Amino acid sequence: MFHSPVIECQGVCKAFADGDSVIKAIDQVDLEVFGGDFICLYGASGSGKTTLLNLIGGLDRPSSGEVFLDKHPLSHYSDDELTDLRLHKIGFIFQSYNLVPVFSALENVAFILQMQGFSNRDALAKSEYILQQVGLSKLMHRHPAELSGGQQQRVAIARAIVAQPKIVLADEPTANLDSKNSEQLLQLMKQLNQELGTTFIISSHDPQVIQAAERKIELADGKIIHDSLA
Ligand SMILES: Nc1ncnc2c1ncn2[C@@H]1O[C@H](COP(=O)(O)OP(=O)(O)OP(=O)(O)O)[C@@H](O)[C@H]1O
Repeated sequence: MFHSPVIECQGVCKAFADGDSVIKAIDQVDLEVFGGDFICLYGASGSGKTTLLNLIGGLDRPSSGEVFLDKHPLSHYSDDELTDLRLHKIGFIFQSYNLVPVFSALENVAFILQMQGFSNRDALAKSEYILQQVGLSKLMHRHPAELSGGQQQRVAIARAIVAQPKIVLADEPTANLDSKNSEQLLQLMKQLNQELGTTFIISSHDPQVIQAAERKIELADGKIIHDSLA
Protein backbone atom coordinates (compact mmCIF):
# COMPACT_ATOMS: atom_id res chain seq x y z
CA MET A 1 0.00 0.00 0.00
CA PHE A 2 1.25 3.50 -0.83
CA HIS A 3 2.12 5.23 2.43
CA SER A 4 1.90 9.00 1.97
CA PRO A 5 3.62 11.38 4.39
CA VAL A 6 1.58 13.39 6.92
CA ILE A 7 4.29 16.04 6.92
CA GLU A 8 6.66 16.89 4.12
CA CYS A 9 9.39 19.51 4.01
CA GLN A 10 10.72 20.41 0.57
CA GLY A 11 13.86 22.54 0.38
CA VAL A 12 12.92 24.32 3.60
CA CYS A 13 15.18 27.19 4.69
CA LYS A 14 14.83 29.64 7.56
CA ALA A 15 17.21 32.56 7.83
CA PHE A 16 17.42 35.07 10.67
CA ALA A 17 19.16 38.43 10.48
CA ASP A 18 22.02 38.76 12.97
CA GLY A 19 23.28 42.32 12.68
CA ASP A 20 24.85 42.54 9.23
CA SER A 21 25.05 38.79 8.75
CA VAL A 22 22.43 36.09 8.23
CA ILE A 23 22.04 32.91 10.26
CA LYS A 24 20.74 29.94 8.30
CA ALA A 25 18.88 28.26 11.16
CA ILE A 26 17.40 25.72 8.75
CA ASP A 27 19.20 25.07 5.51
CA GLN A 28 17.58 23.13 2.65
CA VAL A 29 15.77 20.51 4.70
CA ASP A 30 13.91 17.76 2.86
CA LEU A 31 11.95 15.46 5.14
CA GLU A 32 9.02 13.07 4.98
CA VAL A 33 7.24 12.15 8.20
CA PHE A 34 4.79 9.26 8.09
CA GLY A 35 1.67 8.64 10.15
CA GLY A 36 2.63 6.83 13.35
CA ASP A 37 6.30 7.87 13.22
CA PHE A 38 7.98 8.34 16.63
CA ILE A 39 10.89 10.62 15.83
CA CYS A 40 13.62 12.13 17.95
CA LEU A 41 15.21 15.19 16.41
CA TYR A 42 18.60 15.61 18.02
CA GLY A 43 21.72 17.72 17.54
CA ALA A 44 23.89 20.27 19.29
CA SER A 45 22.46 23.44 20.78
CA GLY A 46 21.75 25.88 17.95
CA SER A 47 21.52 23.15 15.29
CA GLY A 48 17.96 24.21 14.40
CA LYS A 49 15.68 21.75 16.24
CA THR A 50 13.26 24.31 17.67
CA THR A 51 13.19 26.26 14.42
CA LEU A 52 12.31 23.14 12.44
CA LEU A 53 9.51 22.20 14.89
CA ASN A 54 8.13 25.74 14.65
CA LEU A 55 8.13 25.56 10.84
CA ILE A 56 6.45 22.14 10.81
CA GLY A 57 3.81 23.32 13.28
CA GLY A 58 3.12 26.51 11.33
CA LEU A 59 4.25 28.70 14.26
CA ASP A 60 6.76 30.27 11.90
CA ARG A 61 7.06 30.48 8.13
CA PRO A 62 10.06 29.35 6.01
CA SER A 63 12.22 31.89 4.20
CA SER A 64 12.03 29.54 1.21
CA GLY A 65 10.81 26.03 0.48
CA GLU A 66 7.50 24.51 1.54
CA VAL A 67 6.02 22.52 4.41
CA PHE A 68 3.07 20.29 3.54
CA LEU A 69 0.61 18.96 6.08
CA ASP A 70 -1.51 16.15 4.67
CA LYS A 71 -0.34 17.27 1.21
CA HIS A 72 -1.57 20.85 1.79
CA PRO A 73 1.12 23.55 1.48
CA LEU A 74 1.16 25.64 4.68
CA SER A 75 2.12 28.76 2.69
CA HIS A 76 -1.42 28.78 1.27
CA TYR A 77 -2.92 29.29 4.73
CA SER A 78 -3.49 32.68 6.36
CA ASP A 79 -2.30 33.16 9.95
CA ASP A 80 -5.87 32.61 11.20
CA GLU A 81 -6.20 29.42 9.17
CA LEU A 82 -2.89 28.19 10.56
CA THR A 83 -4.12 28.82 14.10
CA ASP A 84 -7.22 26.81 13.34
CA LEU A 85 -5.18 24.01 11.78
CA ARG A 86 -2.95 23.82 14.85
CA LEU A 87 -5.94 23.72 17.14
CA HIS A 88 -7.39 20.70 15.34
CA LYS A 89 -4.43 18.72 14.05
CA ILE A 90 -1.37 19.44 16.14
CA GLY A 91 -0.60 19.18 19.85
CA PHE A 92 2.39 21.09 21.21
CA ILE A 93 4.46 20.24 24.26
CA PHE A 94 7.05 22.80 25.29
CA GLN A 95 9.97 22.55 27.67
CA SER A 96 8.48 25.28 29.85
CA TYR A 97 5.02 23.62 30.02
CA ASN A 98 3.24 26.90 29.10
CA LEU A 99 0.36 26.28 31.49
CA VAL A 100 -2.00 29.09 32.45
CA PRO A 101 -1.12 29.83 36.10
CA VAL A 102 -4.59 30.96 37.19
CA PHE A 103 -6.28 27.82 35.84
CA SER A 104 -6.37 24.46 37.59
CA ALA A 105 -4.85 21.45 35.81
CA LEU A 106 -8.37 20.47 34.71
CA GLU A 107 -9.13 23.95 33.38
CA ASN A 108 -5.81 24.08 31.53
CA VAL A 109 -6.76 20.94 29.62
CA ALA A 110 -10.45 21.76 29.15
CA PHE A 111 -9.62 25.19 27.75
CA ILE A 112 -8.36 23.65 24.46
CA LEU A 113 -11.60 21.75 23.98
CA GLN A 114 -13.68 24.81 24.79
CA MET A 115 -11.76 26.68 22.08
CA GLN A 116 -12.69 23.87 19.71
CA GLY A 117 -16.35 24.42 20.45
CA PHE A 118 -17.05 21.64 22.97
CA SER A 119 -19.60 22.49 25.67
CA ASN A 120 -18.20 23.11 29.14
CA ARG A 121 -19.60 19.85 30.37
CA ASP A 122 -18.12 17.72 27.56
CA ALA A 123 -14.81 19.55 27.76
CA LEU A 124 -14.53 18.89 31.50
CA ALA A 125 -15.57 15.23 31.17
CA LYS A 126 -13.02 14.54 28.43
CA SER A 127 -10.33 16.43 30.33
CA GLU A 128 -10.98 14.49 33.54
CA TYR A 129 -10.62 11.26 31.59
CA ILE A 130 -7.33 12.23 29.99
CA LEU A 131 -5.91 13.49 33.30
CA GLN A 132 -6.74 10.12 34.78
CA GLN A 133 -4.85 8.51 31.90
CA VAL A 134 -1.74 10.51 32.72
CA GLY A 135 -2.02 9.61 36.41
CA LEU A 136 -3.27 12.94 37.74
CA SER A 137 -6.84 12.15 38.79
CA LYS A 138 -6.20 13.18 42.38
CA LEU A 139 -4.42 16.43 41.49
CA MET A 140 -6.61 17.82 38.73
CA HIS A 141 -7.97 20.72 40.81
CA ARG A 142 -4.53 22.03 41.73
CA HIS A 143 -2.98 25.04 40.03
CA PRO A 144 0.36 24.67 38.19
CA ALA A 145 2.32 26.27 41.08
CA GLU A 146 1.02 23.49 43.38
CA LEU A 147 2.38 20.73 41.11
CA SER A 148 5.91 19.36 40.64
CA GLY A 149 7.72 19.82 37.33
CA GLY A 150 6.90 16.25 36.28
CA GLN A 151 3.25 16.72 37.18
CA GLN A 152 3.08 20.00 35.26
CA GLN A 153 4.61 18.31 32.24
CA ARG A 154 1.91 15.62 32.49
CA VAL A 155 -0.74 18.33 32.44
CA ALA A 156 0.97 19.80 29.36
CA ILE A 157 0.86 16.39 27.71
CA ALA A 158 -2.77 15.87 28.64
CA ARG A 159 -3.52 19.25 27.08
CA ALA A 160 -1.57 18.38 23.93
CA ILE A 161 -3.36 15.07 23.40
CA VAL A 162 -6.88 15.64 24.75
CA ALA A 163 -8.25 16.54 21.33
CA GLN A 164 -6.49 13.49 19.82
CA PRO A 165 -4.36 15.44 17.33
CA LYS A 166 -2.78 13.53 14.47
CA ILE A 167 0.59 15.03 15.29
CA VAL A 168 2.34 15.97 18.53
CA LEU A 169 5.38 18.24 18.38
CA ALA A 170 7.40 18.25 21.59
CA ASP A 171 10.34 20.60 22.16
CA GLU A 172 12.74 19.22 24.79
CA PRO A 173 9.85 17.79 26.84
CA THR A 174 12.13 16.08 29.37
CA ALA A 175 14.57 18.98 29.84
CA ASN A 176 13.31 19.82 33.33
CA LEU A 177 12.51 16.29 34.50
CA ASP A 178 14.54 13.74 36.44
CA SER A 179 15.21 10.39 34.80
CA LYS A 180 12.28 8.62 36.48
CA ASN A 181 9.79 11.27 35.34
CA SER A 182 11.39 11.33 31.89
CA GLU A 183 10.95 7.57 31.59
CA GLN A 184 7.27 7.80 32.61
CA LEU A 185 6.70 10.57 30.10
CA LEU A 186 8.33 8.56 27.33
CA GLN A 187 6.20 5.52 28.17
CA LEU A 188 3.10 7.67 27.98
CA MET A 189 4.04 9.11 24.61
CA LYS A 190 4.90 5.65 23.26
CA GLN A 191 1.60 4.29 24.48
CA LEU A 192 -0.29 7.02 22.63
CA ASN A 193 1.81 6.41 19.56
CA GLN A 194 1.04 2.70 19.61
CA GLU A 195 -2.61 2.82 20.68
CA LEU A 196 -3.84 5.84 18.71
CA GLY A 197 -1.20 6.00 15.97
CA THR A 198 -0.34 9.59 16.98
CA THR A 199 2.75 10.85 15.15
CA PHE A 200 5.40 12.27 17.48
CA ILE A 201 8.32 14.53 16.63
CA ILE A 202 10.35 15.20 19.74
CA SER A 203 13.36 17.47 19.84
CA SER A 204 15.80 16.42 22.53
CA HIS A 205 19.40 16.14 23.67
CA ASP A 206 18.32 13.54 26.21
CA PRO A 207 19.95 10.12 25.54
CA GLN A 208 16.86 8.44 27.06
CA VAL A 209 14.62 10.05 24.43
CA ILE A 210 17.04 9.41 21.58
CA GLN A 211 17.27 5.77 22.56
CA ALA A 212 13.49 5.36 22.85
CA ALA A 213 12.75 6.85 19.42
CA GLU A 214 12.12 4.51 16.52
CA ARG A 215 13.42 7.05 14.04
CA LYS A 216 16.36 9.27 14.92
CA ILE A 217 17.14 12.39 12.89
CA GLU A 218 20.29 14.42 13.54
CA LEU A 219 20.55 18.09 12.71
CA ALA A 220 23.79 20.06 12.43
CA ASP A 221 24.00 23.69 11.29
CA GLY A 222 20.40 23.57 10.08
CA LYS A 223 20.86 20.47 7.91
CA ILE A 224 19.78 16.87 8.38
CA ILE A 225 23.02 14.93 8.59
CA HIS A 226 21.60 11.58 9.66
CA ASP A 227 18.17 9.91 9.40
CA SER A 228 17.93 6.36 10.74
CA LEU A 229 15.14 5.67 8.24
CA ALA A 230 17.34 6.48 5.25
N1 LIG B 1 14.19 34.44 16.40
C1 LIG B 1 15.49 34.28 16.12
N2 LIG B 1 16.25 35.34 15.75
C2 LIG B 1 17.56 35.19 15.45
N3 LIG B 1 18.20 33.99 15.46
C3 LIG B 1 17.49 32.92 15.83
C4 LIG B 1 16.10 33.00 16.17
N4 LIG B 1 15.66 31.73 16.47
C5 LIG B 1 16.72 30.93 16.33
N5 LIG B 1 17.81 31.63 15.94
C6 LIG B 1 19.16 31.07 15.65
O1 LIG B 1 18.98 29.95 14.80
C7 LIG B 1 19.83 28.87 15.16
C8 LIG B 1 19.01 27.62 15.49
O2 LIG B 1 18.29 27.87 16.71
P1 LIG B 1 17.31 26.78 17.35
O3 LIG B 1 16.71 27.40 18.57
O4 LIG B 1 16.40 26.26 16.31
O5 LIG B 1 18.34 25.63 17.78
P2 LIG B 1 18.12 24.37 18.72
O6 LIG B 1 18.80 23.22 18.05
O7 LIG B 1 16.67 24.22 19.03
O8 LIG B 1 18.92 24.81 20.00
P3 LIG B 1 18.73 24.37 21.56
O9 LIG B 1 19.05 22.90 21.62
O10 LIG B 1 19.75 25.22 22.26
O11 LIG B 1 17.31 24.70 21.94
C9 LIG B 1 20.67 29.37 16.31
O12 LIG B 1 21.89 29.88 15.80
C10 LIG B 1 19.84 30.51 16.90
O13 LIG B 1 20.65 31.47 17.53
